[in-house]
Amino acid sequence: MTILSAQGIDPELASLRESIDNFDAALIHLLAERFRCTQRVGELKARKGLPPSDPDREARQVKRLRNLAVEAKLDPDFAEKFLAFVVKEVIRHHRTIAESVDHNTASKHDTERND
Ligand SMILES: O=C(O)C(=O)C[C@]1(C(=O)O)C=C[C@@H](O)C=C1
Repeated sequence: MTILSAQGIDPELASLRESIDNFDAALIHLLAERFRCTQRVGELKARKGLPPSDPDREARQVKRLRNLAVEAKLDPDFAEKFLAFVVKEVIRHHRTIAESVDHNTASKHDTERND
């Protein structure tokens, strides 16, 4: 018979869930830092007229992460899918930033024409 905690949860399960909650919190903070960084990349790309996506860079990232996943005993297909999911969202942000830079440039030209 399992001894249950005051909440009626198996203590080993409760302890494992505490660790999961810590990992999930760390993941959220890491992702937030990554998106802060890619926000700056998006602004830089928009300023310099560079395209939002870079398939060559992505191919190198996939190769690197798949190798890291194998070393870490994580499913490399999952690692690749996770990266693709994140990068897709980054590219969406980059496009929004590029559009807003385009609009700002267009409205600046309009103002100059009307001066
Ligand atoms: O490195 C870049 O050029 C980025 O824009 C960042 C990033 C990424 O999130 O890692 C996103 C889009 C590109 O296709 C490649 C990589």
